[in-house]
Amino acid sequence: MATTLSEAYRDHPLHLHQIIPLDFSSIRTLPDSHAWPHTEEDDDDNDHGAGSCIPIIDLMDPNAMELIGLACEKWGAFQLKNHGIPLTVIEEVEIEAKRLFALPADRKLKALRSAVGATGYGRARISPFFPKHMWHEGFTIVGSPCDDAKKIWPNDHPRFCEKMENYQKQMKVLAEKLTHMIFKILGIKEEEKKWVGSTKHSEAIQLNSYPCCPEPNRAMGLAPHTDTSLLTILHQSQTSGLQILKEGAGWVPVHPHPNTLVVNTGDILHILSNSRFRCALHRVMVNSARQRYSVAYFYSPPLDYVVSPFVLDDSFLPRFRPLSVKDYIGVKAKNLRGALSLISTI
Ligand SMILES: C=C1C[C@]23C[C@@]1(O)CC[C@H]2[C@@]12CCC[C@@](C)(C(=O)O1)[C@H]2[C@@H]3C(=O)O
Ligand SMILES: O=C(O)CCC(=O)C(=O)O
Ligand SMILES: [Fe+2]
Repeated sequence: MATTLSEAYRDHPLHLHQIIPLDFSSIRTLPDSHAWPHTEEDDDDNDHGAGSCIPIIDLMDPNAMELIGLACEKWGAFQLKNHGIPLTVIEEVEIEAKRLFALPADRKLKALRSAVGATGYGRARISPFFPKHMWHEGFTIVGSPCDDAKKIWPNDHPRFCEKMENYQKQMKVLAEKLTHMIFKILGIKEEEKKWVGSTKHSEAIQLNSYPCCPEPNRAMGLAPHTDTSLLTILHQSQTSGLQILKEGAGWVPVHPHPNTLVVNTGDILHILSNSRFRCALHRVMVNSARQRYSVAYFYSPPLDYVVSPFVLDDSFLPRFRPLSVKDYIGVKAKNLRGALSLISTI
């Protein structure tokens, strides 16, 4: 039985050409391999003001829990201020991400994710499901970042490791706080949430870079996806690009606000809540003027945890069949967009 995310992904190898990113520093025109077909919904101006934006919630607000519940039901996402993570911790991680992605391609490729690996430098794991390549490079951390960082900076990796490990520690605390609130909203019993706050959870950090693009309207930063996690906490640099699909409203931008983190619910919370909470389909658009960065922290139950909708009363009808986190990762590795339907009972 796999006990770590790395082991879970080992069973689902990718081909190396699905992992190696383009050397964006040398490209002046958009290659056909990176030109995405244009859709009509891309033309819509979905920036209609506050009413169509994901809510900004103050964690110190006495009504924060209720507001989080409403946001998860309506959007599957919200922006969080007064989250308790020191600004310096976030700034330092952004500096390290910029330092990493600014390196020449041959240095970054020293830490290329292997075909059976979960960690390291490379294209997004979802890449094989799309006919075109994304204008994106990523660095995935599962467990300690040091082995991969050492390959890139043989003598100068401790700074990167320290900043990432500190970020991971702080994010875990925030994720636990949010999970407790969310489980309270869902009326979840004590024995079902014992893993929260223990060391048994699964977690990963994804550093994302979206280089300036010569033809941003024909490119895609990160293709539409939902996160597999229970919840994801995202720091985005002060450059727009993230969009969330909202029924009836199309792709809605999530503009960055200073000192604010984006929180989105993932597939696992969607299942546990029996579809009460949305899992937001999201994507990232690129631009020609500014390189964009983001840092995503994914928080999930342990890999052997059986994910099944929380039973609330005798008349409760579960919409999903129970399966372990590891098995759900397996289902999604084979069928990205259809995974939730494949485990649906209705
Ligand atoms: C824990 C994880 C979620 C993730 C797969 C991973 O092991 C680490 C990378 C994560 C990421 C980041 C970019 C988008 C995404 C869909 C992908 O391709 O890799 C997510 C994965 C996910 O949520 O399934
Ligand atoms: O870059 C972003 O804003 C989003 C990144 C993302 O969706 C992810 O890492 O899963
Ligand atoms: Fe995501």
